[in-house]
Amino acid sequence: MSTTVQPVIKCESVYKIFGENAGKVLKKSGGKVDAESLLEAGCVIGVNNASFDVHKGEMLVVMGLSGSGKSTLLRCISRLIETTAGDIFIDGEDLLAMNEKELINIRRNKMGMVFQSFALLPHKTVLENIALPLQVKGISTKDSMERAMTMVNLVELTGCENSFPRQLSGGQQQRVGIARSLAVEPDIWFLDEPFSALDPLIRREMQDEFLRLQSVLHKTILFVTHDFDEALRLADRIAIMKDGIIEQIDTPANIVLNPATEYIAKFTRGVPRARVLSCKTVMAQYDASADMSDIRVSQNAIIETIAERVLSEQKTVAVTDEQDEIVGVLNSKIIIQVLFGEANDIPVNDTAVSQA
Ligand SMILES: Nc1ncnc2c1ncn2[C@@H]1O[C@H](COP(=O)(O)OP(=O)(O)OP(=O)(O)O)[C@@H](O)[C@H]1O
Repeated sequence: MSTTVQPVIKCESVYKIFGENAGKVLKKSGGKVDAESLLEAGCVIGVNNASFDVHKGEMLVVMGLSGSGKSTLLRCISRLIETTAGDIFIDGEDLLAMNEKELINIRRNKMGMVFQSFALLPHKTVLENIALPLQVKGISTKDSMERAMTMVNLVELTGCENSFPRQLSGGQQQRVGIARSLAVEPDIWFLDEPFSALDPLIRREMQDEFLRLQSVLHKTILFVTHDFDEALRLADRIAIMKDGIIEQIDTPANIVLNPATEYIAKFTRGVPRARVLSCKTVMAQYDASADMSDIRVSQNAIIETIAERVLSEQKTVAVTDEQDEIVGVLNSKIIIQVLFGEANDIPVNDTAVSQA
């Protein structure tokens, strides 16, 4: 279905090579660049032949170790840097053909950005920081302050609106950063390691908060992280990068069940399948005559979060869709297979995995 819908972001053979002769070197290579020959030419590869789409309301997490090219890819797509070759389309419009005025316009109205460093102005209050991008757009002080207050409530910082950044914890400061980037109601949200500066507990809290926001806002998101666990928790799909190349792009479940390369398998080894498989991917067919439990679980719930409830039930548990219709069932046997069985024992519904 998604193949016929125009993607919000489309990248086609995007290259970013740093260095004076980047264009020439790429042309000579016919698109098949390798790090060694680049180095000889005094160049460094940032992004190497990236092609992918991001659809409306989807969260694509770009994951990779330091220097793998994540930030460079994000900067190409927000056109903070110029690509060496390739095409990028935003809602079907050719991003690389846009002039300065069109770029400012698209950045102000369509794109929101959040960085690791929070980048708040220290002498302005929370409310003033959040209102700033609205005032840059020419919205009156009164209206922008009102809208900023709505954002303060949205990110659950009510009561902190008149505080200065230094009076807030790291997690609270990043909430301000998030609120500020959301104030202009961007369609596309770029987040570059937004939680990396936070300690692990706060980081997890912020991930939950972020998932809550996304379940309400349905933004199209490009989220950069070097943390595989964070990618698994947040992503609809993950793009794993190495040396500028996207090694695999797929749902968390498919990446864990079918790592495309040995490099990716190193990340996925040891990841419990119950953490990535949803009810939809392992449920069995519903039989109306079966003796059913009163418990119902959502088809999108991750097995880890519902395992105990199903295991404590004698009867079969119904799996429901968004309309609360029964679409399948789970029982202790299936849950035990997911938790303790061999990979091949799990009756994974393939279509559900690839569309998860
Ligand atoms: N302005 C630049 N000039 C030259 N090389 C650069 C520049 N920016 C990035 N690079 C190189 O491009 C490669 C990819 O860098 P990038 O910052 O995109 O990686 P990353 O995956 O985001 O890493 P990190 O997690 O450390 O931020 C690295 O080898 C880096 O040294």
